[in-house]
Amino acid sequence: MTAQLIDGNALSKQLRAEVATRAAALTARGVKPGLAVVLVGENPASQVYVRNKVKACEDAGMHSVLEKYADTMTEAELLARVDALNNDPSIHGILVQLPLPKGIDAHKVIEAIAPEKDVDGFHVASAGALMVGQEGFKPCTPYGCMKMLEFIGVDPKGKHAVVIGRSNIVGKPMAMLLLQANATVTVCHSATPDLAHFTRQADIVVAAVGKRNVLTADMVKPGAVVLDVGMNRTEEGKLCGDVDFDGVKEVASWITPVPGGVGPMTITMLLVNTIESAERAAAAR
Ligand SMILES: Nc1nc(=O)c2c([nH]1)NC[C@@H]1CN(c3ccc(C(=O)N[C@@H](CCC(=O)O)C(=O)O)cc3)C=[N+]21
Repeated sequence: MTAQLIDGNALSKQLRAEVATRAAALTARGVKPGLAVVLVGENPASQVYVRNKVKACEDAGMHSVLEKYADTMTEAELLARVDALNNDPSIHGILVQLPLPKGIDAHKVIEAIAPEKDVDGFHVASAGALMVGQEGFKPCTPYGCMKMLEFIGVDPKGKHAVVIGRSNIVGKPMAMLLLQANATVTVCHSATPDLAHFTRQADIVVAAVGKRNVLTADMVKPGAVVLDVGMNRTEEGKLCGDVDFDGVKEVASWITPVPGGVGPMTITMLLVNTIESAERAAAAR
């Protein structure tokens, strides 16, 4: 058996077209949706991601500003920029690219973002809202994973979902979203003694570790759905995920490729959150 691919680019195209329609409608009402992306330091990977985000915004007819700062920027200076963006009515979403340079406390910076502009869904208020089932921005990567499940017609209700990884930006919110969707959720991590014992029972596996070949074919139940959040590089510099794609695709029913899977969906959900924020701002006028 060979798994079907969950095409993140194709689903993104569809969802971004809907965002563009909403953006045009808002713009016609005099509110152009705006995203600010703040990048501190010269991390080369971040440079690429940030450019992709700004381009995606423009393609959807949204306003975007990219603020780039040298890694000599102080925490106080960054906090002042966040404050200015909080008070800028043309900006509906603020994204401070992570990781931040040493010496800047990322928690402090994220907590300074106004929760109503926290389109990354990283603020403790957003995390708390997700935890208790209140309205708030969902972190883009897990949100994108949920959209992919919906797209392929897989309802997590009654399924066993195994999340590998417990980060604040992917693993934990992913587990919460799956739980909210009535899955039985297991969260595995670096201190899980026998990972395969859990993954073999999973109907849905989400791999979000940041290490190659965390999930191999022998660890997957035939017919499982496999979502690969990993972003790693091979020795040859090729982008690859956490999943041994060639092996696992022979066992799974559905699998996301890397690239072209979860990555584009992360950017898509950023646009969705930003348009949502702009619509709320417009309604409150
Ligand atoms: N505040 C903040 N928010 C983020 O959302 C955030 C961040 N910081 N820091 C870095 C990570 C990484 N990230 C990616 C998003 C899209 C792709 C993406 O589109 N990947 C393409 C390929 C890209 C390529 O070819 O290099 C794909 O998988 O097909 C990758 C990585 C967002 N991040």
